[in-house]
Amino acid sequence: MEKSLEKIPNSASLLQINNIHKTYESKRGKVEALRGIRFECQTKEFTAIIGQSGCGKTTLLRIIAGLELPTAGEVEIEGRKTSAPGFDRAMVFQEPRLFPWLTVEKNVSFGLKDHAHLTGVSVENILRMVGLEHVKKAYPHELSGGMAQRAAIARALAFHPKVLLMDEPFSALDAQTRAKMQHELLGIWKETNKTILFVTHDIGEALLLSQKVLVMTPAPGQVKEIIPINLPYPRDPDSGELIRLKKYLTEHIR
Ligand SMILES: Nc1ncnc2c1ncn2[C@@H]1O[C@H](COP(=O)(O)OP(=O)(O)OP(=O)(O)O)[C@@H](O)[C@H]1O
Repeated sequence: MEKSLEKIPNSASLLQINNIHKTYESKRGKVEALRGIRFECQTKEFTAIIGQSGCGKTTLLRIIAGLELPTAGEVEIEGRKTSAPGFDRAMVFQEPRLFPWLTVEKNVSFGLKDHAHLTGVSVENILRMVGLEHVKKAYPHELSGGMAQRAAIARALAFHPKVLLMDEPFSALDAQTRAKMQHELLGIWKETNKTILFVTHDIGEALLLSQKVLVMTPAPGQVKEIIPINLPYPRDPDSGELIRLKKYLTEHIR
């Protein structure tokens, strides 16, 4: 397997993670969550991040989103350092986090009114893309789990971010809905050309979706290995190559 840990940052890359460290100070004392994380993502690249529970995946995504500050290191987008949330990054969480008092349409367009160029046709297009046009007037409690998560994805896309950060977005869904959403996400990715960073516990999901899999070590999280997945889409989970990679990663993640 190819190791890319020492890869020299490429000026053409969209996202660069430069030697990120994170230590939390809590009543329990210091918790070192991340140690020296380095990697980069190219424009339109789909990267999956896997690792054991507690290895710092969510912390890493929150730092990239600007929701958390690193103890050391930097996040760069198109060569510019960033340490606060911005419209160039959008996050999708495990649970949809919709406003219960707003319709699907209003949830998706929430906060867009100061960005007139993004409203109107754009929201209609996004709702069509995620397959929610028919329920745009519905409220979150009227949606299935899959629909609610589609609405969360639509809301993330509404600001046209450069990077879509997804933290186990399908893990609360049943297996059938999850498989459907994985397929649909690939369609959305193809249509929008977003750069996607996708955290998952599920090695199979990482292999079906991503162009490279970043494997983290157990805590404190470090980059153990970055594995390119150079296979065409749609991928067959039962193909020999995917089964071989799954076996390798299952052994490797321990
Ligand atoms: N706000 C916080 N204060 C103190 N410690 C924290 C905080 N957030 C996370 N941690 C600790 O940092 C470490 C990494 O947590 P994190 O949630 O990033 O891991 P994870 O890989 O996403 O876990 P999981 O796969 O279980 O969701 C854990 O030891 C966790 O307890």
